[in-house]
Amino acid sequence: MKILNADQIRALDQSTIQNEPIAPINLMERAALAFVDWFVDHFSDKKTTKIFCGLGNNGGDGLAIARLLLERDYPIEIYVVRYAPRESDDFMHNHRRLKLVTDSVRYIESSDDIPSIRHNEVVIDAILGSGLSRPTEGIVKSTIEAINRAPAMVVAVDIASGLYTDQPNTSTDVIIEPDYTISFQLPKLAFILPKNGRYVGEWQIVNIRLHKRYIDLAPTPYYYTQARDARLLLRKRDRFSNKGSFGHALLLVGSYGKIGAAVLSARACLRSGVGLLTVQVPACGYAILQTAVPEAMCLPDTDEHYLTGQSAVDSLPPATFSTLGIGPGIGKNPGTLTMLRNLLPTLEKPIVIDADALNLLSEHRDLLDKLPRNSILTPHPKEFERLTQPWANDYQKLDSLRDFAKKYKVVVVLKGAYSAVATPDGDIHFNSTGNPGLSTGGTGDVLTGILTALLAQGYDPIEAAVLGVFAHGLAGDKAAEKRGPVGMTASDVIDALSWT
Ligand SMILES: NC(=O)C1=CN([C@@H]2O[C@H](COP(=O)(O)OP(=O)(O)OC[C@H]3O[C@@H](n4cnc5c(N)ncnc54)[C@H](OP(=O)(O)O)[C@@H]3O)[C@@H](O)[C@H]2O)[C@@H](O)CC1
Ligand SMILES: Nc1ncnc2c1ncn2[C@@H]1O[C@H](COP(=O)(O)OP(=O)(O)O)[C@@H](O)[C@H]1O
Ligand SMILES: [K+]
Repeated sequence: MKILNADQIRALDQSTIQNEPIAPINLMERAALAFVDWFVDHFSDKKTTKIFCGLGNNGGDGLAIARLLLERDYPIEIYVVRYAPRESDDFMHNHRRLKLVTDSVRYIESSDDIPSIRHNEVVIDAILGSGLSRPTEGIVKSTIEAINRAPAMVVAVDIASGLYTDQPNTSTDVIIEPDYTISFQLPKLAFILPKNGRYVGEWQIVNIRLHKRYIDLAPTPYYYTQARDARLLLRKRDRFSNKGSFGHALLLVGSYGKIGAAVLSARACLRSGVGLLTVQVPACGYAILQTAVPEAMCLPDTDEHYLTGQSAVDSLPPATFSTLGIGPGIGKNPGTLTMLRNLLPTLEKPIVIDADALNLLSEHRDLLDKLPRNSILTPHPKEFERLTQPWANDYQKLDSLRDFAKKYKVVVVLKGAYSAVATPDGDIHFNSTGNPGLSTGGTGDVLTGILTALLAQGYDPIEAAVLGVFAHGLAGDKAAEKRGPVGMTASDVIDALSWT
């Protein structure tokens, strides 16, 4: 699914009006109906609902929502925040329609007009939408502050008032802090950026049948991966396949005290369809790995505690494997750095690089130029900051992510809620699955195993990253269903992996 910017959303609106064709007021009615359908489902107990409307089309939506909820016998109070002398045409149209069914529209022109809001009430925020062009001030700001102070549930129409759709807010901006945001047709970039969490709440998209062809043709670097996108990437297995058909992966993982990372990545790799798996661990990990992961072959390193790349038994040269995954639990021992230095120039196929392998790259930046093209790097934000530089806001972070992927011709998975997969072409795919239960040690090692398995099976690196991150988050969601986000562990995520 695409993510479009505010200008494109406006153009999409116009394109729908012209091409369907549909009158603007009817499109607004459709949006209001879609909102109301969601609202009556979630707030069926018909609590007193205060609707705050601005003077643009978001306010117009609010007035239409008010009328539709009155028709459904909701106890509604309507407030129009009069911050400017002019209203939009569709606001005025809906204002006239509303006046036919109720006299009780109230106007907020000064702080004295702002009503008190009680805890057992619901607030609908329709003050400002995607047309926000400057920080809120004056009576708009005071109304938002009053709503944020109130103990009631708050539902934002399309986007919280005061939050920009596709550009950074400043720390002093006053913005609605909703419990829910119900948005039209497509997600907005603002919804998936960490700093905006409190200005979005739980969000959901409702379909209002905007012009599909415009969406299909609209250029954008931003995508949102949903189940149907991931399903298209998943390959079927040939009836006559054998284990040689699905690649032979090598994982270079673990150090003394962190052999668990090796076990987790190996188990996840096997649960993600790899044909054969060899795991190279420091000698201290040999018995552990052979016991915990009997399906994998194990190469003990000559070093007892760290990986040096010297195997204690006969082994294939790394370049002969379908792919490699390197990093989980390896530490930053000088011998491990030498291994990485010797290894990278010998490789031609994309590999997966995680954890301390990434930290070694940031400390020895010459190695970045030696990365096999289209390799997948999986930093969490701190690791990515070490590879680049601190960012002033989430939008700068995305620019930095895109620049890095382009410059080094790699795929970068910036992990976190809505993990972002940046491609060497400059696109960014945000993931829709996953939950805070994944914020626990070892889940990153699981992801490395998954991605290594997908590369070994011959998936294109961008597809492997998008699909692997989706499957990892989905397994996290299934683990959370069973154990709750608090009780789940990285091992539960592996157990919940499924590829159907
Ligand atoms: N797109 C779609 O597909 C559909 C969209 N729909 C709905 O339309 C909404 C977008 O409507 P919209 O363009 O009228 O924007 P909205 O935010 O209501 O008002 C803009 C006005 O506010 C003003 N203004 C700006 N910032 C301000 C501030 N800080 N403080 C005070 N004023 C400020 C701004 O002034 P200006 O920038 O022109 O000076 C302008 O006059 C969208 O969110 C959705 O709800 C659906 O109905 C149908 C399908
Ligand atoms: N709040 C969250 N929502 C969704 N996914 C999350 C959340 N927190 C963490 N994750 C996921 O969990 C994994 C954590 O990886 P990482 O930070 O490398 O952990 P570790 O090194 O302990 O294994 C990443 O895939 C990340 O996207
Ligand atoms: K709003």
